[in-house]
Amino acid sequence: MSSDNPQQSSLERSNSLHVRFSPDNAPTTAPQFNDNRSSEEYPNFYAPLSQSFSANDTIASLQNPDELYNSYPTRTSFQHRSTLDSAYGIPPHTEINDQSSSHDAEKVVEVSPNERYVKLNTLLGKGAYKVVYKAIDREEGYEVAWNTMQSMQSPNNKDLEHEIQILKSVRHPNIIAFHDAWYGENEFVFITELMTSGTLREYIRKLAPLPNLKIIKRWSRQILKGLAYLHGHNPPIIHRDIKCDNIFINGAHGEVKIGDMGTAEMKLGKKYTVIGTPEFMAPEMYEEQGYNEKVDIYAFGMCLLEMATGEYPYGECKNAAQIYKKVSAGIKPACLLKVQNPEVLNVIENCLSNEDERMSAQEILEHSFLAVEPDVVLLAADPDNVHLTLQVVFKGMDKLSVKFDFNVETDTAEEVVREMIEEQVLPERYQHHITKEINRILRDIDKPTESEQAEQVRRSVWRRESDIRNELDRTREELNHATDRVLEIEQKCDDFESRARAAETRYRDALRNLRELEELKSPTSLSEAGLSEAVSSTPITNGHTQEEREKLVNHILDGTFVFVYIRRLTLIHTHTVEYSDDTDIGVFVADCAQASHRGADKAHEWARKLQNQDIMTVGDLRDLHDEDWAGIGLTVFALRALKNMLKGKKLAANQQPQLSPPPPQPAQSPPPPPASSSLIL
Ligand SMILES: Nc1ncnc2c1ncn2[C@@H]1O[C@H](COP(=O)(O)OP(=O)(O)OP(=O)(O)O)[C@@H](O)[C@H]1O
Repeated sequence: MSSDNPQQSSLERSNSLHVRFSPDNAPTTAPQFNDNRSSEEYPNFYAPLSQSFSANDTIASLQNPDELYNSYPTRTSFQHRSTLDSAYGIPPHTEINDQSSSHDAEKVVEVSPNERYVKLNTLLGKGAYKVVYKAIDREEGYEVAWNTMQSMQSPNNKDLEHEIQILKSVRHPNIIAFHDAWYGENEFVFITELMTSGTLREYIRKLAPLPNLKIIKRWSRQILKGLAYLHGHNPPIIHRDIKCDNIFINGAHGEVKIGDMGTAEMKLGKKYTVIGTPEFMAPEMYEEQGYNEKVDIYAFGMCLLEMATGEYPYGECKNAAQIYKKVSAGIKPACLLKVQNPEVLNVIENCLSNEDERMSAQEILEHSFLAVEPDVVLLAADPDNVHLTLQVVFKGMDKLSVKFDFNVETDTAEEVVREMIEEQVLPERYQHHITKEINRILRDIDKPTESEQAEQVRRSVWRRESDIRNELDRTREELNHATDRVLEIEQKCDDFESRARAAETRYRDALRNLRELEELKSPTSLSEAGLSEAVSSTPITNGHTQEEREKLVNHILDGTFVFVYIRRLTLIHTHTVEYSDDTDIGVFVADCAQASHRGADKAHEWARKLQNQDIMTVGDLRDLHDEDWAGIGLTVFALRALKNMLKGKKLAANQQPQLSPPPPQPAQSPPPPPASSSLIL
């Protein structure tokens, strides 16, 4: 029956024709069950796996597609469902998964022949062939799915038994586990793992408008991992009915598992069995040339198309015959044009290409759309971090995990990776990534520990501190040097200043002496005896020999120079006046300022600074230690002036002042004094 309702979305279209044909090598012997039942008890065991049509029947029927279409049950056909209900004895009001509406939902309605499994009155779903109930594994204590399939013929062959053994041995996280099987009362029963969140097809609808790319990738990886596992068997296991209805979800963990393994068959050479769902069947499945596991890849391509577009493939076709015609003519589903992502499109197109061009499940997993770059992990290292054991872990590719030794002193990441690629241990496309990861690990190993880092910080702080101290010392030295230079230059300034003052004084004295000499030459001036007396009464003549005195007097009589000389001594005397300790500091400073040609304001300033330091008298000043002077706050000049003044007293007290000879006099002046006159008097 076709879907005539144009409003019905393609996702809701579940009336796909489900065609199953019996294999040509139909089983002839009864199976051996692990529950010790005799195989004779289970006649017609294999029959329900097919509708007993030969491949030739199918092709012939497809010549008259409408007839064929109407002759097969559809999933949503109410009529079909009613038929199945009565065939399986399902109570008319039993609601699928609606446990709350039925008080009897958890009631045990049947027990397995080996009494391990009990079927509950909870219907999980119905397909074209199977009715599935919730059940409990009493041995393990967990819930399982109780699948029943109507069959009028008894299974009686060893091949089937073999197939069941293989189905039981299929153990993969992405394939629904097959636990047990038996035949009873015209039905074939098998127990499988229970999936709680429905099929992938239902889930796509829940994530409307479309599942995002991340989810599509996650689902695809899981489906392909399951297929890679099945196809990796020898001989490969072909599922033959991959479609979103047969892929189940565990919503809590996002697990995806391939179900409906009852139709799987070992690939023993090429098969000539047509079995599957038209929309998902590869062209070679319609042919009589046989097919291999690549039909599952074709079907996966259709699943990916459904995930990416939300549309059922060949939704534009009204029946299986139309689909068959399009597939045979190589016409792709219309919704393929709606695929936006180029990588998704690339994968789908490859899956729908000719059998020999299709990638394997493993190759699609490694396609850039799905590939997850491998991790490189450090498994072990010796205490010196020289000999390392590293491992490349390929996520999503269970088989590949490469462990290798690495010597930090002799190996480089580049060399080691290149070597492994040459030896085909690693795929070349990850060369750059793996090299980078190894180098990252090597850098991490070199990284100092926390205590080493703390030590490094401590050392760098110490180094910085030491640099600053050295800089400080250097600067202090420069400052001292500069200060010394200033003092030296000040000293020179003082010298020049005093020489200038002396010259000035000599100049004034010379003028005055000239005037006095003129007075002496007049009759009313001082008599020789009087002059002699004046000279001898001068303090500076004290202690001189008679000869020196006479010379001096002669010189005095001789003119200006002698007088200059006397005045000079008097001046020194004035400057070397002794200040008693109790002399007021103000008086001392005023003299000092005057002597150094500084004004009264300077004198006030110096005095204030001294008084601020509690230096009130000359005695206080004398008591100062050398280092205290610097703390007074006076300029170097002022300090020198004060010190000189104090030292001048000492000079006057302890030694005779040294006098330089007077400068040469002008031509009209008297002749220069005798050598003795330049001596210390
Ligand atoms: N393991 C399971 N856990 C939970 N529910 C299940 C399980 N297997 C099947 N079902 C439910 O039963 C319904 C019918 O199962 P299934 O599709 O496998 O039957 P079928 O007759 O093989 O159908 P078809 O061959 O058309 O896919 C599913 O749609 C699903 O709702």
